[in-house]
Amino acid sequence: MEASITFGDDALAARAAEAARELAAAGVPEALAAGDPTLWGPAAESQAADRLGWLDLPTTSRSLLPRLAELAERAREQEVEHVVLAGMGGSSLAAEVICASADVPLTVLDTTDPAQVRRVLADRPERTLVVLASKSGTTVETDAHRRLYERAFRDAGIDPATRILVVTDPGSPLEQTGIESGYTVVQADPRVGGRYSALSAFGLVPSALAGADVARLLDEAAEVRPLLALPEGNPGLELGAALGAAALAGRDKLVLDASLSATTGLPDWIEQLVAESTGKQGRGILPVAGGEPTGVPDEIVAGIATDGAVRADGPLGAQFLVWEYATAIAGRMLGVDPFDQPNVAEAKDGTARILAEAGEGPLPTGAPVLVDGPVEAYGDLPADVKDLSGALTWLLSAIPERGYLAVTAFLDREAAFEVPVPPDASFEVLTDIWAAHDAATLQGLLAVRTDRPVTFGWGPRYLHSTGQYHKGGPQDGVFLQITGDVPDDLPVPGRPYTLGRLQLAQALGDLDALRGRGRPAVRLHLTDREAGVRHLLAAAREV
Ligand SMILES: O=P(O)(O)OC[C@H]1O[C@H](O)[C@H](O)[C@@H](O)[C@@H]1O
Repeated sequence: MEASITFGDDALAARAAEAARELAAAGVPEALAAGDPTLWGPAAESQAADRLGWLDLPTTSRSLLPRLAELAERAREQEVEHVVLAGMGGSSLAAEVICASADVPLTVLDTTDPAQVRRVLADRPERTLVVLASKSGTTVETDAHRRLYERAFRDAGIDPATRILVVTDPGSPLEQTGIESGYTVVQADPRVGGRYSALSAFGLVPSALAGADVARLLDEAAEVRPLLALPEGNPGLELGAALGAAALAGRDKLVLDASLSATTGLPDWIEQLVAESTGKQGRGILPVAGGEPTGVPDEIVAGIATDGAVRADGPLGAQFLVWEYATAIAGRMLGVDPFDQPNVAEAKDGTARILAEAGEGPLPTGAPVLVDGPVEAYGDLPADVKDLSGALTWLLSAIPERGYLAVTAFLDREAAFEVPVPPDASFEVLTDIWAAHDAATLQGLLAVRTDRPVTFGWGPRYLHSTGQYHKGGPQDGVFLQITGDVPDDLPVPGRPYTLGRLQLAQALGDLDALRGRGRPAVRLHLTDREAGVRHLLAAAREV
């Protein structure tokens, strides 16, 4: 299957063709394919000089293959049947897509939810291999997961050194810890940024261990690579020109539709790539994953092997490279540096400050402005809002003309699947039960009540993805955050906080950053999580 870009929207096709011609006339495709760091202006140049290694990964990552075969063989000898990948954002999203698309099991640990983490820790420790993946080696969630797994292995009588593998940049603090602890360390290419690292050790190591055919991915990417230098017949240029030209013409909401594609989960990976790369300096493209198009004038639909205003075909390895190249092109057109994430730190700093200031005391949640059954609301709701349904209606009405509603949930994303089900339930019945207990159902329920885009993200995962756009992109978002009581918390070994406390501090830290920017933001806290989700979904259904 060849990588190709086609258009289902004549106006967009014409704009994209014109933009692609201009870029080609300026020599951009050849320059980008050759790794020219000057393409994003002088301010971005020094950073870009160190961030273009992804263009060569289809070739350079080949040298990893013998090592991966060795590691996979060792895992087989150890009878590993449960591969856990602890990593945030760019350090786990690609492997998640690769493994889901290859239909091989991989457990991604990118949450601070105590119940969800506890469930993973208890799952077959004697058959588990953990990949700790962090480019910086300083990410707080991954540090907590490392500490928790070290203890869990020791408690199960297993030497952590036999079961923990580290993927990180050379010289990172995690590399140091890994060496001191006797863990296997795979060094990643330091010239590749997190969200461009799909075809680097970050995407390939966990995927190969889980059983995916990663050599094929590299072949698929290598096949499209020569096209990326061409002025015509260059899918990366065509897609990038389409994304950039659409955004410059005001069509800057990008609905990602992969519903008919053989790849599973690619929209979540594209979401991080596009949101973090473009959402800054008050500009950017808002990716909408998991949502339906609403037909508003500022939206375009990108279909992955599915019709849309723009459609991207091609195997997964090629899709990774084409979307990365396209995002770099769109970044140039929008006048932003596609390789930094200047506002992600705002939430992280807020979290650290909240934890430090609270000491051992309660976190500064404030008092609820209303309580409706198992749901408390915190934030600046107008005085005439009396119940949950009213709060949701007010949030929807607060979305500006070109704005969006972002729902973020700091909850256990697997909780719905833990609900008891009748033993003879059909798949339809099961999906109904799951949907009725899943906070993510809120996205669709609220989307039918507005023509503006509604996004959904699990916290803290989204902080490493769309969180950049929320704070750095156009300031027209409205935020609904959901948190929940933690009945059974999990202390983080060697740290003064529990996982539940870290989770709540992460939610509050991001809320502070959003409020500091004057965005409408309401936090709904579920005092009983299961009943709270059902109550919330019921309120969302009330029109
Ligand atoms: O790989 P790490 O250094 O742990 O970083 C993981 C993620 O965290 C940060 O928040 C960045 O915004 C992301 O781009 C990155 O992918």
